[in-house]
Amino acid sequence: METLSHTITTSASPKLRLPRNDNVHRRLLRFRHGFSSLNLGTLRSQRSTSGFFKVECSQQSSKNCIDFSDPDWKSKFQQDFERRFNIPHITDTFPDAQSFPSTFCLRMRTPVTEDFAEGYPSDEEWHGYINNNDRVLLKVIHYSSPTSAGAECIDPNCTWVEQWVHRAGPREKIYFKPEEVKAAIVTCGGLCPGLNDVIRQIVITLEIYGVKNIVGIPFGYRGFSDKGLTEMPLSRKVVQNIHLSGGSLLGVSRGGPSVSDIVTSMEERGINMLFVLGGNGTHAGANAIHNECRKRKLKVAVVGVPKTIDNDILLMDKTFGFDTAVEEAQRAINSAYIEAHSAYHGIGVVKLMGRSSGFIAMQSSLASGQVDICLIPEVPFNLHGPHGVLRHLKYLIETKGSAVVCVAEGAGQNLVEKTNATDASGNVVLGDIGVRIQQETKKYFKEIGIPADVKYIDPTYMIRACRANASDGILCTVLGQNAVHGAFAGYSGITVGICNTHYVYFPIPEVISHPREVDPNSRMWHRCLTSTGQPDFI
Ligand SMILES: Nc1ncnc2c1ncn2[C@@H]1O[C@H](COP(=O)(O)OP(=O)(O)O)[C@@H](O)[C@H]1O
Ligand SMILES: O=P(O)(O)OC[C@H]1O[C@](O)(COP(=O)(O)O)[C@@H](O)[C@@H]1O
Ligand SMILES: [Mg+2]
Repeated sequence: METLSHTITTSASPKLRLPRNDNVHRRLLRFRHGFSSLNLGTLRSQRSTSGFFKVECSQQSSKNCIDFSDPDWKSKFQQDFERRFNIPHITDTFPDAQSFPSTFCLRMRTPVTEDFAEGYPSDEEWHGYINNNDRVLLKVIHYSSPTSAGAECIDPNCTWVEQWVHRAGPREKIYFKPEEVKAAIVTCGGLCPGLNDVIRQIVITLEIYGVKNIVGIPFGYRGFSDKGLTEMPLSRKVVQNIHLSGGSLLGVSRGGPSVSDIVTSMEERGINMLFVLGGNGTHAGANAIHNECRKRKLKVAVVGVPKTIDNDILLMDKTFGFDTAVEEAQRAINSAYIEAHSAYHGIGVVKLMGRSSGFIAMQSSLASGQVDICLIPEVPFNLHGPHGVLRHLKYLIETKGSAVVCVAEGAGQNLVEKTNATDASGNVVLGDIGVRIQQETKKYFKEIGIPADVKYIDPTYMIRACRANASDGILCTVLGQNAVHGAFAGYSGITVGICNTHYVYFPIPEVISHPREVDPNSRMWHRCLTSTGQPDFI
């Protein structure tokens, strides 16, 4: 019996821990089967040799089981989907919470006096609010067969099932009085182009609502506990030009205090709106903070903005900073190409970031058109042997005279020595696959008696530290503004994202149950293979 293992957990426990190394098994299975079923719900489909599907429930949430022989399975699935993608609201904990007409307005009149103290008067007629019942379609392709490339199917027949998620944007009613808000912004994890753009937009939008008490928490979650780190007052004036440089105005860090200590610190500081910029680890923390606030009956809105150049957050078109990373990587790849092309039997090796997801390596290879071999964590490969990477390099040197390899940092971890170390956040410290490829390539060509000039480029931190490009600048702007709209609308435990070019709110657990990965059966990976012309290396 073959298992198509695509189980995800939607539990929102305060101790939500990411299954950091669980992906390898799933990845290998998916690669072998060449079939991608939908990463939704907690259903685990098993295909018997007779071709019939039966359904098992995962241990975490048996209520999510779906029996496809039930004629009503589709509507039950949709109900369950609606429940899972419901976005938590302040009124869940405070049913009597009062709402107020929004102080955010799109049409404003320039005041006739110099006195802006009360803000700009609004045009009462039209504000351009979002209706709370507006929805965005999560999946837009109707696959008619599970064997269709990249198919994401719920049932064996790949039945079309509409899946709607909540549209982001300003609402008519708000659940916080701006004068009673103390808003805090924190940036966690590694750097990512666009962090300053998002900080800037959050501050600007908060001010438009009328919030005056806005602070930055320095150096990630640590800023909540480390003595000597004081919060930074923020205003439009302070953030006006911060998007012109990379990094984070507030600083970042990994590790830090417990969730309970963070919430205690928030209570002491009187923070009732928290904007959390970070990746899957940060979001697990944000969701735990949200749950702890509910437990303590605190009227607090916790809203995430997904940050990761790895692009490894589920369900969204892309995360901010990813486009910039791909663009910046072009310079490294081009340098590797020129070095390789100008040398006698030149081989350029470029390592790009991507802990468990090869999106940067794949997209950068596609964009450059100069890469002969792209290696990503999702697709296993051998270095040695008749189908190994080195044999193909020999072929490239013999036929083209030079070659460029682009490798994601998380690729081929079975080929490097395990460090068994973790960083302060619990992320596994990876072995250096780039150095390994460089060394093995040099050794191989020496052994076979063919001269080869191998150059290794590691531009990873240069890529991460640069400022956002125009496209990411726009994405950051929309996400930052929508984060504030979500908080004022009374939502908490949510994150913002772009979904089929529209902007949405997701409940946090749905986007971080595991890191998003490149599907080796997707059209995009196939396009990359077509472009590089590389064979299978297994
Ligand atoms: N499962 C978790 N629960 C609570 N906090 C977490 C969790 N995982 C990571 N964190 C915290 O989130 C912050 C950033 O996590 P990290 O994994 O380094 O970066 P990223 O958010 O970019 O994935 C760290 O301060 C870390 O302590
Ligand atoms: O050197 P650091 O800060 O640990 O960062 C390395 C990691 O940061 C990343 O760029 C992004 O990771 P996060 O999303 O966890 O911040 C990874 O690609 C990379 O493995
Ligand atoms: Mg992470």
